[in-house]
Amino acid sequence: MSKEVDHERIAKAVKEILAAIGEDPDRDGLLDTPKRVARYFAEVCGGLQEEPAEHLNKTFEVDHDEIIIVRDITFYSICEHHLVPFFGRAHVGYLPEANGRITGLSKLARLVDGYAKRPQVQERLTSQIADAIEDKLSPRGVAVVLEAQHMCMSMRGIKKPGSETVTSSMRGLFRENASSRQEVLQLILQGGR
Ligand SMILES: Nc1nc2c(ncn2[C@@H]2O[C@H](COP(=O)(O)OP(=O)(O)OP(=O)(O)O)[C@@H](O)[C@H]2O)c(=O)[nH]1
Ligand SMILES: [Zn+2]
Repeated sequence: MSKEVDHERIAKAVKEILAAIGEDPDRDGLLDTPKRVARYFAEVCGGLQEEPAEHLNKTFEVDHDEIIIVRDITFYSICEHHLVPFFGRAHVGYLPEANGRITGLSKLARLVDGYAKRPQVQERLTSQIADAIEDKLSPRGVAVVLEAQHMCMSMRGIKKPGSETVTSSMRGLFRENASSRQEVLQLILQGGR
């Protein structure tokens, strides 16, 4: 577990950045900005203060040994290269162990949020979600797909708004068995649309 977010330190750095870009950090509109930005970072990087996998500690038994998917979990993260947002939808599915344990649906969304709220790359975010489900629930298969837009590719740099990056992490049966993978991907990407 990381230590507390140091608001004072962030505020000092933000004041420096404002001065460095040629702004006057002491003008009225910017006076409270360093503190606001500190609160903003504490919020969007709040996932560093928790162990997201622990959301899956609470499980229960239900007689269901078919695929469970939560689709279109909205997430916001910041890319670790530019500290600029990337955001999109996460689709999380797993095939429970026969007579195994399942988790509350909201916990899958909490898991996504916990790993998204920290400096990330989309690939790591995807695999951390899959690894946590594999570790905590020991399911027969895990499938995680993320579709995201990176603002570092739209508002700056190469400037390609609208491009989407799709990443996936497959574990267990969904990795090993092509028809199982196809089934889960079909449910994730096309089902209901
Ligand atoms: N694989 C991956 N790359 C990312 C992600 N977020 C940002 N990037 C990329 O990280 C790279 C950093 O490249 P650098 O050449 O070090 O930085 P840069 O000069 O700012 O690169 P440009 O974005 O091309 O202007 C860029 O290609 C970004 O598109 C991510 O989640 N996954
Ligand atoms: Zn970036």
